[in-house]
Amino acid sequence: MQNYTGEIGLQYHVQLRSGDVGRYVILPGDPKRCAKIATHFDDAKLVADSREYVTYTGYLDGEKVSVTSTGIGGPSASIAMEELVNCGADTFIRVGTCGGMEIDIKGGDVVIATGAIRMEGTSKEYAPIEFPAVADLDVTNALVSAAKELGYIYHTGIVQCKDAFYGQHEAERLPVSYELLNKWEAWKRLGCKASEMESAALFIVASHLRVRCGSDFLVVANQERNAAGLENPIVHDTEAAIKVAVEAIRKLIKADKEK
Ligand SMILES: O=P(O)(O)O[C@H]1O[C@H](CO)[C@@H](O)[C@H]1O
Ligand SMILES: O=c1cc[nH]c(=O)[nH]1
Repeated sequence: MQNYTGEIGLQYHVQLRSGDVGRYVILPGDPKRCAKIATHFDDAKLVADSREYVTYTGYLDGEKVSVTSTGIGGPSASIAMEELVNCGADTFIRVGTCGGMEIDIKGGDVVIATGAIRMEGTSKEYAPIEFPAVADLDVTNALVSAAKELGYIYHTGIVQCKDAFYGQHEAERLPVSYELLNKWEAWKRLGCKASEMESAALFIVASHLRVRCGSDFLVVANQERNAAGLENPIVHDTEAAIKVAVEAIRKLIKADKEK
């Protein structure tokens, strides 16, 4: 493609070059989560701040690692992954927030995605809908092992991804409520754990680019518990999900060194 930046190697949206990031990158949606995640790195420095893409680079166990925010939704997340891969990254963990769907999942729990429902638009521009959005097995195993070791309540399974946040939370108000509500019911019957917005696009782009990607999330609350009249705590502190991702990166660094 024509280089919009005028500088060979400078990535247009994230404003990063090769060498600015490590091969391991944590991907939160919210740019404000980056500084918080970077406090877990040694010698972290802000290396770029462009649009929704904020990047810090530092070290974990002597290995260069980075955090880059993706913004909300598949379009901006896919751009972040494409441009980070151009800078040399090959292993990604999305650390997000989600809404619980299965009734026993509560605000404050951690969810680790094994795969994602592709009810969003971006992944459809990469792969036919028959192709599954699946998390990388090594990254997922590292996340599960980290969550277990850290003693958090965690759940593994399929997450649902969509483009309209309010299609999840206020489906009955939307003109296509008949479709949104019926599909939501199907996802629940199929044992879907939680709803969020970026993993499907990230997993599909990762498959295409032959890089590794997994996801873990803080459950903010569970609308199904609300509907059932059950206690429904609301939690905004993402620290547990961040610690799980950071510990998983350490495990991947160790395993990769031993290969
Ligand atoms: O907290 P983040 O990582 O942004 O993730 C979730 O929160 C946003 C919606 O509130 C969407 O991006 C969704 O995937
Ligand atoms: O309910 C929620 C919470 C976070 N992100 C979502 O997409 N949905």
